[in-house]
Amino acid sequence: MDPSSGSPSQRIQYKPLDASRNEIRVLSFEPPSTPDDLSSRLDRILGLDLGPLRLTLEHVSLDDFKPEYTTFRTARPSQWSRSLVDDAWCEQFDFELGSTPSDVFRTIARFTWGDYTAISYMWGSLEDTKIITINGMPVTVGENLAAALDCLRSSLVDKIWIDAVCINQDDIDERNAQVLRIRDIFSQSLAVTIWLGEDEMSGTGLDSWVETSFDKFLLCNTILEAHGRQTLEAALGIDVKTWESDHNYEELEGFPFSGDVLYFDNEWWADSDDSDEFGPPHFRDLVAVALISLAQNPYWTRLWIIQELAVSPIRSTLDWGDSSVPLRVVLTLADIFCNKILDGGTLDSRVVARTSPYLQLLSSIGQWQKSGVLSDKEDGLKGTAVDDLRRLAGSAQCTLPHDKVFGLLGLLPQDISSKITIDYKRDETELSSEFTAAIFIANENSGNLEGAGGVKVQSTTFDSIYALQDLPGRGKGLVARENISKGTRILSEEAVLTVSESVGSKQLRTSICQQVEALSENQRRDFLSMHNIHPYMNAAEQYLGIFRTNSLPAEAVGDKGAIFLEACRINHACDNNAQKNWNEKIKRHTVHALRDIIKGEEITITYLGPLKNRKARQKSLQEKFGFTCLCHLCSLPLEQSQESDRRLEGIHHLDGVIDQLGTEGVLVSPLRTLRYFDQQVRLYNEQGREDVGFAQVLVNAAQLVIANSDLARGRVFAERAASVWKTTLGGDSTQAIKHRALVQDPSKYELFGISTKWKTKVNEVPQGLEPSDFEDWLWKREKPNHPGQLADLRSRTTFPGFIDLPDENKVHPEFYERNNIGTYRPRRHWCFFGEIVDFASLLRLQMEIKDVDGTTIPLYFYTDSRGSELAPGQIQKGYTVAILYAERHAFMFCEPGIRHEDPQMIKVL
Ligand SMILES: C[S@@+](CC[C@H](N)C(=O)[O-])C[C@H]1O[C@@H](n2cnc3c(N)ncnc32)[C@H](O)[C@@H]1O
Repeated sequence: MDPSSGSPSQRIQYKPLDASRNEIRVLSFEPPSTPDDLSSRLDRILGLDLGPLRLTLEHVSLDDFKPEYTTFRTARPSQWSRSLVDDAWCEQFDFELGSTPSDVFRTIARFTWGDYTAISYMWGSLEDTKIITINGMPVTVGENLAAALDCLRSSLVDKIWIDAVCINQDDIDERNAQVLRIRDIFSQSLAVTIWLGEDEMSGTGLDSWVETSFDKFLLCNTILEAHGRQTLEAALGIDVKTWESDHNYEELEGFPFSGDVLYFDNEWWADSDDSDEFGPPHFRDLVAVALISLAQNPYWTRLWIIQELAVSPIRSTLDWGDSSVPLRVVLTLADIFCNKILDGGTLDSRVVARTSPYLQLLSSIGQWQKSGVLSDKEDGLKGTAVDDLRRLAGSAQCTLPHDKVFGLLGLLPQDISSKITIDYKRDETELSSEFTAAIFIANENSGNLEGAGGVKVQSTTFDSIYALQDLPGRGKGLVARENISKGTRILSEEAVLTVSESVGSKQLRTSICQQVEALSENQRRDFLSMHNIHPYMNAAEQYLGIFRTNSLPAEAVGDKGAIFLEACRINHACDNNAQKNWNEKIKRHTVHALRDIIKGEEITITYLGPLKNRKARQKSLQEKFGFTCLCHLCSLPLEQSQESDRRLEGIHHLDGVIDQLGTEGVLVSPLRTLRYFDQQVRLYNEQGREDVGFAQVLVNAAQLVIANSDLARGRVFAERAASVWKTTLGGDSTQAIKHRALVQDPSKYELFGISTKWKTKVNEVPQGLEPSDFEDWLWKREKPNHPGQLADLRSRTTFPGFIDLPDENKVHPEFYERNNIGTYRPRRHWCFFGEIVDFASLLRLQMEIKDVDGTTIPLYFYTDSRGSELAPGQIQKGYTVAILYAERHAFMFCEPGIRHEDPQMIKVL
């Protein structure tokens, strides 16, 4: 259907086809017109000289079946496809040696007028033409077509259908009308001959390797026909262990073997060890080279062949020169090589990479054929197969851009193809958009969200609340199909492939390969269509790359990762609106809405741990996932972005401080620790995030107060934590369940009562307080004094012990705040008191002072006058020093103490 490459048939007088009779045109070879002497007859028998090509073009009806064929067909099981019936029809006949081709044709023909083979081939260059005769008239055809006809006339072919001649290429209406008939014409033929040229193996640079390609394919076919795919895989050396342990050698009658090596017809068939570099080439490599050189034939780049091959009947063949191999074995080999060959062996990886798209195409076609989605009983490709089709067709060539759509229509369901107006005069851009829209609408209407835009929703709880869509710059992703409210479980999904990442890399690959093989066809197709940011040279690397790009955790603690066909499709955003989680209780991956999500909004999760500043986030996303995040948070104007960074860094910094405090923070200075939690919650609120990090702060606060015997506050914090766990991870998550139990009885926490400092009963939660007063109570916040009111001398906040002082190297939010020029200042007053225990003045004044807790610490004077600003009378044992805004300092030469610098800040009493 490449009209712009010129019609080869200007001189044929076409009559219109009668659609009501289901008419097509077919060509048949006229008997040779060479002399009838003995030598000419011998030449003809040997196919050496058949004279000029002379053909007849006639109209035939695809409805004119022989009655015996109709009877045979009706007697077959109704679920049999037409191709299967036809195969059985042909198989039933035995022919005597010496039967003439016309005897054979007459017998196996399904129609009253004979039978036909459809030819799939490249039109080739317009410059290289030949003259043949059709209906007695000289007609110009491409050289490649003439070569195909020349070879075919000596093989067992009755009538043939060839698009260039059997469609009147000069009649645009006929061409338009035939677009949707191509599928029928190819699928109803007795066989498709895939013509690859006169010598498809030449010019690949692999000549010495490929001389015997044809034999390799035939040997593989022998095994496939006689013993099935598993044996073929074993013969190719895939999983030789399985071969040895599971295989019945008797089955391989005629195939001598020794240990794990088979030797047949002077070829090594399988060899578990590829290291014998000076030995004979591994059979698998020989077949791989044959496949690769085959895939380099320009034939595969043509768009129309996708349809022609996909619907081709079982008996179709690949032909080049005088060689012919069954298409079936080539499709099977392509599938094995794409999905099972574990390493590139001795093959040039660049060659493998270049040809792999064509092997992928063959592999997909094989799978479509096997699954029967294109049989005459089915409507066409659906679901993700449509995506695959468009991807595979993306790089295929056709002279007219219209064919990027028209060439695929025959493979799609009627509800898509019927929406497209077939007209080669149409604007191609408009055509392309109409095509995309037709696919999308068909999927929307079918409600199953399959197709270019959707996936089948497998969630058992909720139906179709999201769709898988192409999203500019982000590949595919999930989009809300309706408004989703905060806390909704968006999906709950089982893993299809699980591995522990701690096993060695070899074991990891093997395990992934085995599991991919065990997937159902649809699952494997979905897996293979997942994004992969890692380069690969073979199937094992490809699977690993897909796993690494997409896996999500599959255990609560540990390094098990898994593939979930839907959850793994969710894209990242730093201000994600959904939370992913492995739910250990239900052994499923869940995703919940962190906030209300509106219809049409993309569902996003975060790929990162606790959020860091923008720069750190961008770096890690680029390194690990290969993209630059453009989410709302990452696109904020500089100032707002810095504000957000400050909050996120604040949360992160406080985590570090709390960690460092350890048990001391729980038992010795719980109030300070509670302040830190309070500050973290404020930062989360300012940032507008209520994620798992937020839930964890509430858990930490609950544990802190319960450890100090404060059951009243413990219950409130546990309640809050349980509620956030429910929203983010679901009510059936371990975390939600555990914290609901803690609400019931906070004393169940294992560290309950290790200190009795804040002892309260569960029912001592104050009632009737204003919300802000309740928060002050909960967080033990002290209200600022009114002007003139004296400070409470017992308040450790105002008069802290040494342990309560801020560390001078850190910014402690309960002591300091940032002013509007970005520097920190004390947010309140605090004054440290210490009794002078001892003193000395060497280089500078130094004292030993005892704080309110009885702890003795060093005080060093780093003022300009090194302490001499104090009158000697003030420096007396038993006197008290008061230092405003004191901080803890880690001295290099002694234990921590206070490094005093500002003479204004000290008083001796
Ligand atoms: C787990 S996959 C997500 C699904 C993927 N978009 C697909 O089409 O299958 C991760 C990959 O998706 C892409 N991706 C995820 N989030 C993205 C984002 N916010 N911006 C751009 N690409 C993103 C990146 O290529 C990333 O390596």
